[in-house]
Parts: sequence; C-alpha cells; structure tokens
Amino acid sequence: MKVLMVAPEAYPLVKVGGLADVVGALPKALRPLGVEATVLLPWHLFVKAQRVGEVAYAFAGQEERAPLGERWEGGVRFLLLGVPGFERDRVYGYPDDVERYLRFAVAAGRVALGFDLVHAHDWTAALLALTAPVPVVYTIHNLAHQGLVDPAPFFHWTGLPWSLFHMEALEFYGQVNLMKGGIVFARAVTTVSPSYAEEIQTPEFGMGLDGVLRRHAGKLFGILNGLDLEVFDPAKDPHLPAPYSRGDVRGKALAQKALWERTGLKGPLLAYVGRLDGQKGLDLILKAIPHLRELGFYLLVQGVGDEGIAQALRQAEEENPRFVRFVEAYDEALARLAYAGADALLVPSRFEPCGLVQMIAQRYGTPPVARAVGGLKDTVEDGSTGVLFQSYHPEGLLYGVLRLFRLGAEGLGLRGMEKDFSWAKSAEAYHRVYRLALGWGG
Ligand SMILES: Nc1ncnc2c1ncn2[C@@H]1O[C@H](COP(=O)(O)OP(=O)(O)O[C@H]2O[C@H](CO)[C@@H](O)[C@H](O)[C@H]2O)[C@@H](O)[C@H]1O
Repeated sequence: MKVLMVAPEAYPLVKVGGLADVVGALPKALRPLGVEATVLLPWHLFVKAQRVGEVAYAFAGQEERAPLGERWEGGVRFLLLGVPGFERDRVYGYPDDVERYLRFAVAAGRVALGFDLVHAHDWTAALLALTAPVPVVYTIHNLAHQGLVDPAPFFHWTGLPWSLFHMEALEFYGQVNLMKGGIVFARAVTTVSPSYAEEIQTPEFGMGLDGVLRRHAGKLFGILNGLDLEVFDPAKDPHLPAPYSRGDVRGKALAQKALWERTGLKGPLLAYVGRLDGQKGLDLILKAIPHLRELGFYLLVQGVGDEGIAQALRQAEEENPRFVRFVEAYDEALARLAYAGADALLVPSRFEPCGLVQMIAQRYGTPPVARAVGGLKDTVEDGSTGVLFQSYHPEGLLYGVLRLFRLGAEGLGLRGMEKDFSWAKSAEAYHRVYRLALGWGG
C-alpha cells in the first residue's frame, strides 16, 4: 500500500510542535505492516533537498509550476514541494497562511497521483479531502486551528464550485472552514487519542464543529499517538550528559545537575516544555507561582509562541529571579535535559488532543502532573506514573503537585519508565483505517 502523508511539518526536517513528531514517526511504524509512506511537506528555504522534478497545477485560474525535492531521513522518503510562499523563516504565523497552504494543498493533489491513499494532517492539508485523486484519511491534531477563509477568494483560488458553500459541506458561519471540509469529505477521520475523539463531539471541546463531528461519528476514530522510541530514548540521547535506563538511573542524577547548572535553579524543580498557547494552561502556572515558591519549588518554563504569555512569563522571572526561569527558545537539547532532569513535568492543559511531552517525560523517568483531559487522561496513570487533576484552576494544579510529592515523585517516575509508548499498536490501527478507506475489507 502506497500512502502519501501530507503535512505542514515533520521531524527531523521541519518542527514546531507535536504534529512534526507524529508525521516523522508514523511512516517508520507503518513499514513493517507493508505500508510504504512518503511524507510531502512545503519546501521551506531552510530544508536542504535534491531537486527531482516539477509539479504543474492550477491556482487562481493560472497554470503554475513548483519544483519537487526529495530527501531520505531514517529510511523515510520526504518530498518537498516548492510552491511560492514558503521562502520565509517561520512555518506559521503569516497573514497569508491560508493562501500559502491552499496553494500547497492544491499542488499536493497532483503529487498524489500514483499513490493508493492520501493521509492528510490538520487544516493545512484538509483541502485534499475534496481534491485528491485517491481516497483520503484525514487526521485532526488540534481542533483549535481550523483554517477559516472568505468564500470568494477560496473558490477563486481553488476553482471548486460554489455549490459546496452550504452548511453540510464547507460553510461555517459565512466563511469556508477547511477543517470542516476535511471532516465531511474524507473517507475516514482520525484524531490523536480515544478521549479526544469523544470530547470533540461535545460543545465544550468541539470548537463549533461538535455537531459536524457527531454527524460523521461513524467514520471517526481515536488513535493514540506513540513516541518514536529511537528519537526519545534516555539510553541513547546525545543531549544528555550520560545515558541511563530503568535498571541504572545514575545518569538521571547527572542530567539533574546539568539542568540546575544550565538554569541556575535547584530542586525540587517543576518544568513546563511546549508551545506558549492558550491551550496549554500557562495561566494556571503563572497564578500558582507565589504558592509554589512558598512551598519551596523551583520552576522552569521553556517555550515560544504567544507574545502575551511570553510577556507574563518574563515578568514572573523578573519578580522571582531565584525561583523562576523562562527560556524563550526552541531548544531540543534543553528540552531533553528538562525531561530528564526535572522532578516533575507540568501539563495543565485546558484541552489536549494527545500530548507528547507527558509521554516523553515518563519515558525519561519524570512524572507528569497533568490535567485529566484528552490524551493526557489516556497516557498518564493517575497515582501510578504521574498525577491527573480535574479542575481548571491554579488550586487544581497545586493540589496535583502536592499529591505527586506525597506519593513520591521518584517512585512514580521509575514506574513511568516501564510504560510502552511505542507506535506498534497505533500503526496497526491506522493500517485498519487505511484499508477501510480503500474498501480493502478486514
Ligand atoms: N521550546 C521548545 N523547545 C524544544 N522542543 C519543544 C519546544 N516546544 C515544543 N517542543 C516539542 O514539541 C513537541 C510538543 O508536542 P505535543 O504533542 O505535546 O504538543 P503540540 O501542542 O505541539 O501538538 C499538537 O499535536 C500533537 C500531535 O498529534 C498532539 O499530541 C497535541 O495534543 C496537539 O496539541 C514535543 O516534542 C516537545 O518536545
């Protein structure tokens, strides 16, 4: 089975967050099942690849051509599509994002010829559910980003008929909603944890699309993300001062020391690693700081993203110079040191489709204190490998932290290291969904 995975980011070529980890790892996990998956990404200037051809497509009524690049990484074939709009530094965050990614998706439809199936990831690739020449499986990684665009430019750019502009198709409160198109038109829809698959069918988590999701529930599947165990392995991680494993955790103490030196903090150290986004519950962390400090905790926050959140974190560091460190950087090495060297990882998300950081931390022997939502609920064993708290309130988080240390953070961390976060089972589930979408039975 030949699958074209279309996504905006994939590790190790382009990474902003967890989507990249998933798109980078899933092709490797599918290979033993006889699925040959190629990953198609926009060709950002910073990605080096070999030019292997050209793709012709129509956009806004004009014939255009884009160079096609190829690169192999870890046995996975990556194709890079050089449509205009990607010769910039950042991956997202430009006013013309919708236009750039629509052009990418239109051209991607041409690349899909010759594959059995397209697996499209998130709103940036959702258009393929309508335009790909082969069946499409669509994965929702985060319902918070839906890709909204005015109908006039949308139908002009894509050449699709206006007859699609109605409530059961693309229309969403007067605009075109690309995520909705993905859900309605894909043969099968998946999301990244069983709990999130349930939650998004409710008004609380459905972000306006819960009704659509309920109508299409028959083709909606929740498949838990895995971890690339080769990439995230404390026994082989080049970013750590010394390797360690469950049988010999001496290297973990060295990672702790290195983390303290690097940040100027001490233990007990609580860490947050991830994008700065309203989704992630950083407001709870900020409000809890005075209490955490009183209780003798140190806090490291590492991440980039929303300027308002960054500002508040800068201020918190200024007010608590000895207790709070805010590292505003995308830094793989420091992130690994935090997963290994912190006493606990905080994941107080408002909602969380799956979440990888809590899995990585457990694999590195650091217990998470996480909110009981979405994939966090599915991957943290409350009271055994970490702590889950319910209430979206600073007190909920504080209570979780205190409970973790009462239970014994170290012991829970060790138990977390035993958990199986491999992709094997989930890859099988994707394989079943692919076969279903293709009508291959079974
Ligand atoms: N400043 C920084 N420095 C270094 N590394 C950093 C970093 N900021 C983030 N990362 C890395 O980015 C990844 C974050 O992945 P998550 O899945 O936890 O969240 P994200 O919200 O990005 O993903 C979305 O998509 C994924 C994939 O489906 C879902 O799991 C998740 O719930 C959904 O919100 C981790 O590998 C983390 O180490």
